[in-house]
Order: sequence, then C-alpha cells, then structure tokens
Amino acid sequence: MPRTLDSQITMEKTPSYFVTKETPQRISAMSRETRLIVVVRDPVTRAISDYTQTLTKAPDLPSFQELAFRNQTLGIVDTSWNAIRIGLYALHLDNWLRFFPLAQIHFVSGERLITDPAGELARVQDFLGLKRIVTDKHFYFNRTKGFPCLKKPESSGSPRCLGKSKGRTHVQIDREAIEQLRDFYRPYNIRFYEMVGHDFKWE
Ligand SMILES: Nc1ncnc2c1ncn2[C@@H]1O[C@H](COP(=O)(O)OS(=O)(=O)O)[C@@H](OP(=O)(O)O)[C@H]1O
Repeated sequence: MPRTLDSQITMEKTPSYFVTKETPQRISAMSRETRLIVVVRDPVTRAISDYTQTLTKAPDLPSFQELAFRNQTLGIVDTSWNAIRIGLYALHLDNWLRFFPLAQIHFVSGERLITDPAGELARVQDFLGLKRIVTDKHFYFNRTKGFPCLKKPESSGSPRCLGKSKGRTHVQIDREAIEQLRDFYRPYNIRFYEMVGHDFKWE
C-alpha cells in the first residue's frame, strides 16, 4: 500500500476480496481500522452479468442453465460455480464479521448506483467521514450508454463514461430458471438484509 499523509485516504479496489476466505484476516492483520466498501446487486442479475462477461472471453461456454444447476428439473443449484457462489452475500459477510465490526463495512446498492449515483456517493462520503464533494452536479445521464457518466470538473476535460465492458446487454435467460434462482437466493438475501439492517428489495 502506498504511504499517505494524515489528511489522505488510501483506496484499493479488488472485487474478489469480498468472497475470498483468507482476505478478512489478512486485511485485519494489516490494519484493523480499514473501512470496507462493497457494491452489491441482485445476485440473480449479478450471476447473469458474470456469465455474460465470461462469455465474451470464452464463447464456447456451456449454457447458463447448465452451469447454474446441478439438476434444473429438481431446482438444485450448483453453488460451486463462482457466478452463483459470489451472490451468497450473507455467507461472505459472516466471514468478514469475524474480523471487522459491521460499522466498518458499507454496502453500496448496485441498483441505486445507476438510478441515483449522487445519492449513493453521498452515503459513501459520509461513511468515509468526508465532506460531500461529489454531488448531483458531477453526473449526467448518457442516453447512448444508458448509464450515468461523470461530467469533468468545470473547465477541464471531457465527460467520462465507464468502458464498454460495463453495462453490456445481458444474455437472455428463461423465466423459469430465473424464478428458480430467485427461490434459491431468497433466504440468503433475507438473512443478508437482517445482518446489514437494510432491505435491498431484490425480487
Ligand atoms: N455508471 C455506470 N456505467 C456503466 N456501468 C455501471 C454504472 N454504474 C453501475 N454499473 C454497473 O457496473 C457493472 C459492471 O461492474 P463489475 O462489477 O462487473 O465491474 S468489475 O469487473 O467487477 O470491476 C455493470 O454491470 P452489467 O450491466 O451487468 O455489465 C453495470 O450495470
């Protein structure tokens, strides 16, 4: 980690941290004061997004259903497939809570990050004890991209959207498989809402 002054915050972003068993212990050994920010979205949409992303790198991949279910007729989900396992937020959080208090972990809603980026960023800034510098005026909705993008500060530069790999059109998955996955995730989601004290309304 780079050195920082008292007035600075070091930030590091690695999506796999939240779901890697050894990470909480390692981060805690480095600094118990670390604050953690996790972006979570509906685990069913997340799994489809994950699959869509993998498919661009490996077009011969088996179908989503083949990977997601051990037995689709019986509705048995394959929790060993990463795209499914990552969405079991309550289980990953259990692991973190052995090393960090909940007050040091902030969950950003992936859905609201799209519909209300400034609102989500306000909560992140509050969590980090920062002044609310990033506000509504820093975002605009880009119709071509279909997502909010960053306006560049007043005079300099041009607007900045996230790259092509963010916000891809998802692979179409049949209704039945989606319902089966919703049923599968429901108890884990409810437990997660209870643990963090917030209902993300994934249904
Ligand atoms: N402003 C803006 N622009 C574009 N995309 C946005 C934005 N805000 C959130 N998102 C959502 O971010 C999703 C991609 O992020 P990832 O978590 O896959 O990124 S990472 O690869 O883990 O770094 C990506 O998921 P997909 O839509 O499934 O591609 C987006 O829905």
